Amino acid sequence: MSTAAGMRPRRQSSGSSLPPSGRRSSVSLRDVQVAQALVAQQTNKMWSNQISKSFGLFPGRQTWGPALLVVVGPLFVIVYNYAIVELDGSIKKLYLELQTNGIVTSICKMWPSCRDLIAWKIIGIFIGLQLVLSRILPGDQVRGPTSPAGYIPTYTLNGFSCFLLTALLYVLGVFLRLYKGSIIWANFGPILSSMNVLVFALCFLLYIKGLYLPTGPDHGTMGNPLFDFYWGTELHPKILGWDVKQFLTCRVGMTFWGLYIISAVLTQIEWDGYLSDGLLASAGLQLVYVIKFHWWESGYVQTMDMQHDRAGFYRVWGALVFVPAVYFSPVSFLVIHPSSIGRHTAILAFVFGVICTMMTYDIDRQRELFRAAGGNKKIWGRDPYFITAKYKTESGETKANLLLGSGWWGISRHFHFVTELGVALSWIIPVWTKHPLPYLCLPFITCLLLDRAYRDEARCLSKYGPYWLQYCNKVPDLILPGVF
Ligand SMILES: NC(=O)C1=CN([C@@H]2O[C@H](COP(=O)(O)OP(=O)(O)OC[C@H]3O[C@@H](n4cnc5c(N)ncnc54)[C@H](OP(=O)(O)O)[C@@H]3O)[C@@H](O)[C@H]2O)C=CC1
Ligand SMILES: CC(C)CCC[C@@H](C)[C@H]1CC[C@H]2C3=CC=C4C[C@@H](O)CC[C@]4(C)[C@H]3CC[C@]12C
Repeated sequence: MSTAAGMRPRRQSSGSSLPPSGRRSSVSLRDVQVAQALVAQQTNKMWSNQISKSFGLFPGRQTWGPALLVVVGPLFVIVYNYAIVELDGSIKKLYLELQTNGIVTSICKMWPSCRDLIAWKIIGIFIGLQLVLSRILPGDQVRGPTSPAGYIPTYTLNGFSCFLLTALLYVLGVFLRLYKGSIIWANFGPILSSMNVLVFALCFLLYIKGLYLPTGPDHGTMGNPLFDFYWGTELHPKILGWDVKQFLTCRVGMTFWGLYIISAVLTQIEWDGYLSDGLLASAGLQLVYVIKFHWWESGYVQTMDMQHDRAGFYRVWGALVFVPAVYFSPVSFLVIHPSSIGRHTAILAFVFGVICTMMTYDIDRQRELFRAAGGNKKIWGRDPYFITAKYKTESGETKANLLLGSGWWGISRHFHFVTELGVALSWIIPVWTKHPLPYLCLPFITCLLLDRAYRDEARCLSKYGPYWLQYCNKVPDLILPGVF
């Protein structure tokens, strides 16, 4: 492994399993501590300023952001889904509907009835199946990164087999005429409405659990009950052996996404006897995305999402209600409005989306494998530039992580966000309508990733101090190479 200066690095005297940085670091631990104190002070100020300036989804100290989202969010997803399915995705039609009947009357009319309990049956059977499969199917046991309080989470990586078996069982049920293939698509409104109720109950349970019955040491209050409910009171909650965040995001949210896509495709075939090019492209791309996600589960459990975001309303409602309403909407719209983009454009959109999806996978995988190899891995056939970044855990223990500065991670510090946006763009190209609502997932994901990039920068700066500054010096672009 060559260093940036071409010298062979020597193994660190501390017996660390990590090789010294790709560029010999003359920074002493004392320097790091002083720099980190300054950095933490600046970071907190920058972060709270940045977050408080952000569009309020992820506030710093204000409680108006959480209050707004906890109240307005559940209403928004119901109205949004109604507009996609009943109003052609038209803001003008939605405005006229709300103006003609009044907001309260309109929302009551839009609110799906759950009286027939079919939605609750679908949710109950689906979640029950995921609880069983995630427990009985074999999968590698892996450990996540050490948490700030020194806790090491463990995960069972059987997501891909759970997803595959669930999808096969769903199609088998259709084949055996137990239910119609359209059953999920046709009951999506009631499912969203029921999930709103279920998630609120679950988030309240997690709020209490994090305060009084935590699984690990990473828990506690931030002094504001609404803030705690929104952001969560526990980082790695487990209930009866299930990791809550992994189960809800991977086994419920991302697996249900795959079933929804299959149901949407079967719905159009049931209705029209054929599959439009637009739906085939968008649904196919989202299915590729879901399959990639489950295939990459070993990487997902290492991400900021799993390792730094607590299990609160933001994470749980986001994954189980907001994603289905907004991320599924291009496919929801295309079931009813066969796109007119034509086969060639559909094929181009599909190829573009698959390339972006595979690039995102390769970017995340490159970092994952590099760290797993302890830095002893060539990147794109060459010895990589990397930094062995030291940091202190909450218990005062000094540890180190590798920051890769080569390959995809030498292009910009979050290049995978560029390809992620390319994926979202490919989902909406087949929509091809003049009405804006079915395109919402792209601007939302853009804002979400921008916020995450800033939040992640603040966190890494606070965690790694001068080592992160060294990385920023080597890789100056945050997301878009040569732009910012
Ligand atoms: N479609 C969507 O809505 C969203 C999709 N995503 C996707 O999820 C995936 C994960 O993204 P996300 O969770 O935001 O971020 P990641 O967790 O993938 O990356 C951030 C973390 O990675 C580590 N890291 C940062 N730079 C380096 C480096 N140069 N070398 C090694 N490790 C580094 C740091 O963690 P550490 O403390 O370990 O050093 C940092 O906190 C991406 O593919 C993203 O596109 C994410 C959010 C939303
Ligand atoms: C509207 C607000 C309450 C904010 C809701 C935010 C959520 C929709 C998103 C927060 C974290 C997001 C995700 C993280 C990482 C992912 C890996 C990627 O490969 C697939 C998507 C995802 C699970 C993504 C989904 C949206 C969030 C849950």
